[in-house]
Amino acid sequence: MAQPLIEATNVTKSFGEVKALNGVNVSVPEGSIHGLLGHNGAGKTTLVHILSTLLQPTSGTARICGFDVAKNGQDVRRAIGLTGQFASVDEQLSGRDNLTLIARLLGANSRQARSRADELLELFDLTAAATRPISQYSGGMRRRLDISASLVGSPRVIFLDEPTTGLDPTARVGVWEIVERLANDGVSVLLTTQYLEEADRLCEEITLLSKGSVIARGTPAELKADVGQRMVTVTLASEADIPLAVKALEHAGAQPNTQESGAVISVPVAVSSDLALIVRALNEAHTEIAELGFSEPTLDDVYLRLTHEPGGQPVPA
Ligand SMILES: Nc1ncnc2c1ncn2[C@@H]1O[C@H](COP(=O)(O)OP(=O)(O)OP(=O)(O)O)[C@@H](O)[C@H]1O
Repeated sequence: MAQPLIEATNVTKSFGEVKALNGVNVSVPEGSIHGLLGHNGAGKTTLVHILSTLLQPTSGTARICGFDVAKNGQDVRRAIGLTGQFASVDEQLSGRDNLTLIARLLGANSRQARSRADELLELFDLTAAATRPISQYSGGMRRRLDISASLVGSPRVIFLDEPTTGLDPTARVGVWEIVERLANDGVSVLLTTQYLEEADRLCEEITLLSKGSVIARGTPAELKADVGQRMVTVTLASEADIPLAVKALEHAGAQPNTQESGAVISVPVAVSSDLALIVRALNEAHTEIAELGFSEPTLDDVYLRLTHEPGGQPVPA
């Protein structure tokens, strides 16, 4: 199997008494988008700082494109791009000047730097705003500039920190398309995000961190299948039929839940064919269905359950 471009093996990090990371493993292949999820303080920033050589791990190893972050810092820094709270651009400078400056800092001469800046401005649809100070950019433009700034050195690995926070839905989709394009071009992306919809849409694999430990890992579909619950929601035509319907459903082997008032019954189901069983049981009990809904588990269910229940156990390292 090809070597992963991002690899953390049993990484721990302590700040005095605080154990910010506790034996974390992460592996991201070439051209893959990996989501790092967790509450504030879970250890996401600490891990990204270690992977980008801004911090040394207390123990364990981390490699980027095969380079050890503790021993080959310069090679690692050449291979990566940082965005968001991990890096900054100058608000007073124009988009073009920011990108040119970064290219010069990375060793390009002024002609090469200007040409790389213009190429990225074009790619990210910012040419028209190239000479405006970025303090005047909209949120979506600013985020596109942030990402383009991290790509000046053509990195093979990029760390994206909450790339769509605060953006409107159109701008958010625009950023998602850019991230997908990067992965298609072979860039490995480590994405920290609070938006589970974003992780669901973009990430091939997700690592869920809690208090410095990995508590779940898998594809979005695997995580949802493990933890989430499919649910059928039935609204009856008459609230008076609720006791009859509940009895019929229980008799059919289902586990109906009702609310304090109203004509709604929700029934957890394992397979979609259970839907037919529910409808048949209600028909046979002569209760009239006004509305029928079927909901798949979401990543929110996974996240809430694993991060709020004491049962959220770290996965083996
Ligand atoms: N320099 C530091 N000194 C002491 N403690 C620190 C330091 N940096 C981080 N911590 C602690 O380590 C833990 C992990 O913090 P970290 O910033 O990595 O979490 P996070 O998941 O990135 O949170 P957020 O989503 O808020 O950025 C927290 O308890 C934090 O207080």
